[in-house]
Amino acid sequence: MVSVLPTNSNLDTWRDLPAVQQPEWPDPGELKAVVDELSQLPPLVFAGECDQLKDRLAAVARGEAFVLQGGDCAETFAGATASDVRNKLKTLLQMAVVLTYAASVPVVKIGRIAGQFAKPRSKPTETRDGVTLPAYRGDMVNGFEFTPEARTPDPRRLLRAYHSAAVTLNLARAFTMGGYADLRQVHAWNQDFVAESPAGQRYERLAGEIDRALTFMQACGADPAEFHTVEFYSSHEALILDYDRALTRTDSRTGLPYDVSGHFVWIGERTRQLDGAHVEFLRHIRNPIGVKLGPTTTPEEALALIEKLDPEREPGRLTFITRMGASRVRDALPTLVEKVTATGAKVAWICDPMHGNTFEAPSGHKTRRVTDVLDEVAGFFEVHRALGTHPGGIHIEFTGDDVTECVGGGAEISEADLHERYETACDPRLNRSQSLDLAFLVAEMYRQTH
Ligand SMILES: O=C[C@H](O)[C@H](O)COP(=O)(O)O
Ligand SMILES: C=C(OP(=O)(O)O)C(=O)O
Repeated sequence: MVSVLPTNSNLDTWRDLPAVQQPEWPDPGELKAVVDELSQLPPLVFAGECDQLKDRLAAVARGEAFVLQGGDCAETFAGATASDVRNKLKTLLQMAVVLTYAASVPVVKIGRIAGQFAKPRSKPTETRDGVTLPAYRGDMVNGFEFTPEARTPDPRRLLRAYHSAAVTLNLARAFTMGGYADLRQVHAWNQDFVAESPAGQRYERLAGEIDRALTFMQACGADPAEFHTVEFYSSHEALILDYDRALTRTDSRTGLPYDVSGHFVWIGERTRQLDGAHVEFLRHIRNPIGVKLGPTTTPEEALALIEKLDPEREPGRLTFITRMGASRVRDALPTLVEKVTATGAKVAWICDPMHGNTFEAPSGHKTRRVTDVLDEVAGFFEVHRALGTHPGGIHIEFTGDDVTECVGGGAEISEADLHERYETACDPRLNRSQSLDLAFLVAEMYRQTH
């Protein structure tokens, strides 16, 4: 069990440091009331589950497992429905099955889910037709609609984010533990539009092989529990510090603090300043944590991040999520990996092939080319193969729906098609068949390196 932490612990030292990307809440009194209420609410995850994930990530850092982390760019309150959550899980399960079967590697499944409600932005404001309003920062902060009312940060949204996360995680736990994720369902996950896509058809053949293998094993008397449920973890960017701090509790087993709003939390590329509030806050919680590293990261910064965030070199504690861009990964990543490895630090390396590859289409839609996404992953594998280090996983933005947000892939979505089903609240996501394409490719790359 976890209990509420005292307010004077070192969990509040971040308050004296610069915290970038925080909303300008109009009424500090209302923020305080919300934070007080959040501080009394039950945890969404248990500290023991976070420790279990840390063990799994330690296996990744040792080269024995692979992470599949993904979900929405920005979750919305409206998206906390059974069908949305089920479609995202289906995508994750299908990808995980492809990776586990085709690459023969244990896959650690982490959703960008049940907390991914806040976004860092390049600019604090947005201007349309001469009207300037605060930028949309995610449903946890303000509304997407371009009106002064919607765009004004509203702290009550922190509470809605907590409740939406609770509903979403409850559903995800039910789906993954209650029979839906049973390997016997491997065909059932491949229904609707995806079944017709080339990736869906390839998946169907693989599912047939899995089915035959399961029947054989059952006939031999083997039917392990692992075939019936799935270990699934939640994650989000720990961006709005008032939210993550309010949901930090003392673990009664150990007396140590955990951010119980998600199993894994990460620091973004825009908030990883060594002397900034985000690094300071995450340094004091005991969850497994990640840091995004973009192409301008120096080896000295990476080493200083390790020193601050993982001084004990605890296995599974720290994951570096690199997001270099397809054109930079082959020149920017090697020195980082080399220098970090030389210190003996055992971090897990994960590739985010989305955030370094965004561009604006002539129609004004933010988009990404599937070919760039695949190329960045290929570069990531090449670098690790050359250095003899472990390509530990991928971190992607996807949806279970048939959206048209990224160009290319099996269905060959063109820039002119983007408007058809462009539904993201922030950055463009892979749709389900594009995600499956990626899983097959990653499985092939993994096989070649192992
Ligand atoms: O998802 C990541 C960031 O929030 C996003 O890339 C920032 O986008 P912007 O440049 O439109 O603000
Ligand atoms: C903002 C994100 O990424 P990055 O910090 O790498 O830009 C994100 O993953 O949502």
